[in-house]
Amino acid sequence: MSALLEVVGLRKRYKDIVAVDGLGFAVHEGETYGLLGPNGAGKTTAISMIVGVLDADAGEIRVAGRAPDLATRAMVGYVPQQLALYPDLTARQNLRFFSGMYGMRRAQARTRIAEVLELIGLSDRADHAVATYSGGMSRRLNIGVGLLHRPRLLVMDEPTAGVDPQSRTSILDSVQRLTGEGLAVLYTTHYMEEAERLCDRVGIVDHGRMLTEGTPSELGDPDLESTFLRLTGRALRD
Ligand SMILES: Nc1ncnc2c1ncn2[C@@H]1O[C@H](COP(=O)(O)OP(=O)(O)OP(=O)(O)O)[C@@H](O)[C@H]1O
Repeated sequence: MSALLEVVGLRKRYKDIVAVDGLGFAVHEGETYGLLGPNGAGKTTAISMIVGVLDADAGEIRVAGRAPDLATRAMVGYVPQQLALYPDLTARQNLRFFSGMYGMRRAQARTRIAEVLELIGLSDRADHAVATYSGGMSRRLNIGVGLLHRPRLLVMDEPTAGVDPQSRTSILDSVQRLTGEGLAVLYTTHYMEEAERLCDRVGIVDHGRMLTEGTPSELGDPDLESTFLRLTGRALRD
């Protein structure tokens, strides 16, 4: 299995706070990797550097074995914690707008938009304004935007925070379907049972460092939550 994402010795400091302090891990093709850590552990900062919206102070990021450039950018889909959608537009119009940003041709975009709408379970509401959507539906569309250009790595920052159970199941099911097709997924969550169900491997981070990593069952003695508490001294949801 080849590593689609490799992170080595990543560092970022905000004035006197070292947010990410020598973080390293890898995510392979078809693998779901969960970055777990208490609030302020440095997960969002690390993700921001990986997707290229923040410059690292030090360290290496490799996507499909290459240093980040325009070609590797196109391999990465990013689903930010905050919704990044136009509420007055419909789901289809939002996707059409972002397909233009990705430089997709119109005919190709039309087909892909229909596929993505199906994948996120919004085909039947595609032509309704996003302002009329539930929180869970908006989250699903946010993920759809990240998937539009067929990335090989999807990076999601708390994609299921505060969503209804139906949308949550739908999000988790679509992630599983996509990793089955080879997509690599890096994500953060505050839901331990979700990490246990979804992740092939998890990394527990605190103070910007990797404390341990392994499969949920390797780290689950007696369960993942206990390991997390023992290492960080805090609950995942505080
Ligand atoms: N723009 C910023 N300026 C200064 N400090 C920041 C900034 N962004 C984050 N920090 C600090 O860096 C540290 C890591 O924050 P980060 O948001 O990466 O953590 P996190 O693990 O994503 O937390 P959460 O689970 O709450 O999202 C925290 O101490 C935070 O206060």
